[in-house]
Amino acid sequence: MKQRSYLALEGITVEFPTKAGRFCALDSIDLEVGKGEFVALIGHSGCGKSTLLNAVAGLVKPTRGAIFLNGELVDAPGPDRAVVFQDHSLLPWLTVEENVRLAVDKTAGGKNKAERKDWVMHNLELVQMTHAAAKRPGELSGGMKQRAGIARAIAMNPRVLLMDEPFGALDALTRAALQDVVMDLQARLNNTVLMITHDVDEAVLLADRVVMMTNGPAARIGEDRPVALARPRNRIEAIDMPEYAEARSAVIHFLHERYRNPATLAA
Ligand SMILES: Nc1ncnc2c1ncn2[C@@H]1O[C@H](COP(=O)(O)OP(=O)(O)OP(=O)(O)O)[C@@H](O)[C@H]1O
Repeated sequence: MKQRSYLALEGITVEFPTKAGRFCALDSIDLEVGKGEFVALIGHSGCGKSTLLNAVAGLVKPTRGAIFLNGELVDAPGPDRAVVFQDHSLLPWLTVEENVRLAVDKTAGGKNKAERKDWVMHNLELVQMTHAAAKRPGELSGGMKQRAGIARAIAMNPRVLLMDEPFGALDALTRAALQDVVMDLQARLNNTVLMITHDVDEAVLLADRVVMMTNGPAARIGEDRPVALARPRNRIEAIDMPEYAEARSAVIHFLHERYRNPATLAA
């Protein structure tokens, strides 16, 4: 029997029906992610990153191919795959604690009431949000909402954490602070992560591998590059490492030379 990676995407093709006929977004994507590996997915706007992530989340059904997680076929959404979206998607009428608690109640079979509360607070502590546990989303800054969204996702103890441009709407300094939170979480929890980003530095700083997608339609994986930086990582130390510079340079050449942004090609 074939030995599969923890998360295995095999020949994923996604076609969407449109008025003009079938639109092929992804063409035969193979991707393997090991347990505890952090993979960043990068590519120009519209290439199909969200479609790929949504297929892993079970929200988009591949036209061809299959996805396996821990040896099991993925064909519907499930709590073993928690998603952090760019838009935090917290319920506005619940406090931060209640938002996280809701996810915990869905997944924490066997834990009693006190244990669930402890687990919620523990996860809020991991993202430094215990002080805001009683606030509602409307009372939080963008960065705090994303912290709460991350706490909610990791509190589900998912097999894989899926992040779709989680910091895309944040200013540069808040974004850096959230990247530090994610690096800290990765050092402590060693989650299996698939994260979409448009930011080359973010991809190199956070990921063990940067997977670069070609421009669509019929996007494929153009290059899959390991980032050989030891963990735990520190942004100041990392930027002076040759491994950082090499990975960054490879991604920039890919995005701005080999597969230039289709929106600027006509210019
Ligand atoms: N439901 C759909 N029906 C038809 N076409 C779709 C559908 N969803 C996505 N597409 C198309 O598939 C392609 C990939 O879209 P997708 O949102 O995955 O790209 P992306 O790389 O995540 O983009 P961005 O970086 O701008 O978020 C695009 O051309 C998009 O227009």
